Amino acid sequence: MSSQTAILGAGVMGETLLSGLVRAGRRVDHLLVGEKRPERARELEERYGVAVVGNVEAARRADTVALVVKPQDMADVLAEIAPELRPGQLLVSLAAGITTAFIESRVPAGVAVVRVMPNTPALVDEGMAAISPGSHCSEDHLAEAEALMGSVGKVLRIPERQQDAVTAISGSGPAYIFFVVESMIEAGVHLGLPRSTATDLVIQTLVGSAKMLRETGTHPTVLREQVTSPAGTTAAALRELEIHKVRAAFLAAMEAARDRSRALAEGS
Ligand SMILES: NC(=O)C1=CN([C@@H]2O[C@H](COP(=O)(O)OP(=O)(O)OC[C@H]3O[C@@H](n4cnc5c(N)ncnc54)[C@H](O)[C@@H]3O)[C@@H](O)[C@H]2O)C=CC1
Ligand SMILES: O=C(O)[C@@H]1CCC=N1
Repeated sequence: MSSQTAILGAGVMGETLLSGLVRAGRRVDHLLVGEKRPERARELEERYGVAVVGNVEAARRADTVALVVKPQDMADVLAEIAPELRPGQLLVSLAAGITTAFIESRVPAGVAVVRVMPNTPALVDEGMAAISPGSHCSEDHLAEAEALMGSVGKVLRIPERQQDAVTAISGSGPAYIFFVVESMIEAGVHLGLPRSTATDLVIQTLVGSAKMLRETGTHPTVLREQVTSPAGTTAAALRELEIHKVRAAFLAAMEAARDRSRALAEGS
C-alpha cells in the first residue's frame, strides 16, 4: 500500500476510516487529515495524534486521497485540490451518489478514481464496502482501495451501475436495522418490560440472528420458518407485519434511497 493516505472530511465516516486504519496498525505519520471545522480538527489531532493539514497540502503529500465529504461539498473540494493532483495518484470517494465520471471530469487526466460505498459498522471492523473502478484505474489502484476498506470490514467489487442500489441496501442499511431495534425496544416497554431488559433482549436477539445467518449459511426464510410454530406466537406477530405491509414498506424505502442516491449525483 502507498505510504501516505489523506482523508478529506473527518466527520462520522472519515473518523470511522481513520480509526480503523489506526487499529489496523497504520502508522499515524503515514496519515493526513483535511477537515474544514477547526474544533473537529483539534479533536482528531488530540484523539489520534494525526496531522490535520489543509486539503491542498494533504492532496500534494498523499499517494491516496480518500474523499469523505458530503456529496454536496464534493465539487468544491475537487476544485480546491485538482491543481495539486497528478496522474497515477488515487482518489477514493466514499460519497453517496457521486460517480467516478463526475470526479474524473474535475481532476487532471490519468488520476485514478475508485468509488466506494462503505457503512458505519466499519467502526467495529464489521463494515461492508462495495468498490467500483473509474476509467483510469489499474488493478493495483483497485487493490489499494480494497486494502484500505478491507482494514475495517468486508469488501465487494461491483460494477458502478449497481452503486445506487448498494447505497440503498448496505450504505443506509444500518439505519433501518437500528430503526427496527428501536421499535422492538419500545414495544417491549409497552408490554411492561423494564427498558434495560427490553434493550438487552433485542440486542442479543439481533446479534444471535445475524450470527446464525452468517455462520449457518441457511436461507433467512428457512430460519424464519424454524421459529414459526403452527398457530403459535410468531405466526400471530408475522401476520400483523404482513397486514401492515412491512415487506412493501422496505421495498418502497430502498427504492427511495436508491433514487435519492441518483439525485445526489445531479447535485440536488
Ligand atoms: N454516515 C454514513 O453512514 C455514511 C456516509 N457516507 C458518505 O460519507 C460522506 C461523509 O458523510 P458523513 O461522515 O456522514 O458526514 P459528516 O457531515 O459527518 O462529515 C463530513 C465532514 O466533512 C467536513 N467538510 C465539509 N467540507 C469540507 C471541506 N471543503 N474540506 C474538508 N472537510 C470538509 C465537515 O466539516 C465534516 O466534518 C458522505 O459523502 C456520505 O454520503 C457513505 C456511507 C455511509
Ligand atoms: O444518508 C446518506 O446519504 C449516507 C449515505 C449512505 C448512508 N448515509
